[in-house]
Amino acid sequence: MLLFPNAKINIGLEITKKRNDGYHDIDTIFYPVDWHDILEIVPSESNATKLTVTGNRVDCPPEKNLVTKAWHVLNSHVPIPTVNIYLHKIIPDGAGLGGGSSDAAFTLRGLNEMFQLGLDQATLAAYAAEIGADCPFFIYNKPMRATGIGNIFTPLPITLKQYTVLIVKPDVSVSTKQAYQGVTPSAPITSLPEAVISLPPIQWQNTIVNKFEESVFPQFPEIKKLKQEIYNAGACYCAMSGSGASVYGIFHKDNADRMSALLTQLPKNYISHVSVLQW
Ligand SMILES: C[C@](O)(CO)[C@H](O)COP(=O)(O)OP(=O)(O)OC[C@H]1O[C@@H](n2ccc(N)nc2=O)[C@H](O)[C@@H]1O
Ligand SMILES: Nc1ncnc2c1ncn2[C@@H]1O[C@H](COP(=O)(O)OP(=O)(O)OP(=O)(O)O)[C@@H](O)[C@H]1O
Repeated sequence: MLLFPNAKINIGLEITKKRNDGYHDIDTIFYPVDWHDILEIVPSESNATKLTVTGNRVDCPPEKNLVTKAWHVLNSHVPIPTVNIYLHKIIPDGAGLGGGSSDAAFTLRGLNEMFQLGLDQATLAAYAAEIGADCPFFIYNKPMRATGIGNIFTPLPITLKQYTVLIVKPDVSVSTKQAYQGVTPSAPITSLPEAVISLPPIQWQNTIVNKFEESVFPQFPEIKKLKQEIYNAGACYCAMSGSGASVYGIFHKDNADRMSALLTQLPKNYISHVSVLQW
């Protein structure tokens, strides 16, 4: 079975409360983008007891890979056969794009289908929440407002199909945990879903904010500089995604040539991707 776990960007990210469990309540919009990893799941030939995970590049050992965790979480609820997993990483990690979380969520979806478990999305999302805060979104994988730790969803009737999204990851990685530790939670000034639904991206700049920027930018000025460069290249709206380090810019399709000019000026060790949106 071949699957293509996609990335996400966060449109707005409010951090509203520090919870007793050490996590934070957030208010954000998850938006799927077409930057994909490649994930293959193959049933083990024999009744092998060992799950195998191989692939091109993950900076952690197979047993710590989130796809391994996904198999174990599912198996703890519904005993399933072992499989061989091949993961080809394309989505940069430490980027705020949910790459590892998406791989894990797609592993749950693939195993559910492969072994005809008949688990519904709500059940898979509950299992995904045991893997990480960003995982449940990828079970639904459509534009969603998320609150709680990022696992309480409300579908959002917005489309950005008439835009192109440029995503750039500078050559730095941001620790999600440290980024949260650097933020003072606060109540949002405006309603994020209302602003996103009622205003076009060109009017989002001072209204729709990623609160991580105020704690991450001072530590990583290259991310702040990149955001300004993407605005200078004509983006309607630009922000860091998640806890960083990637920055995305939403461009009218008629501004694509200015975006291309920017791409030629970026440092060679920056990773960029132009995403045509499905929603
Ligand atoms: C920043 C976002 O990417 C926005 O979508 C997510 O909130 C983070 O999701 P994630 O990377 O899957 O996070 P996890 O791997 O579950 O958690 C990593 C660490 O981030 C912190 N964390 C994460 C999510 C959350 N709502 N509050 C937190 O305080 C916790 O210290 C946690 O130990
Ligand atoms: N399948 C995977 N893909 C990428 N990283 C993985 C994977 N499994 C485990 N990891 C580990 O998790 C770390 C975080 O990965 P990644 O940043 O992709 O997670 P994420 O929470 O899904 O995304 P982000 O926090 O960037 O939004 C990586 O640095 C790596 O050590």
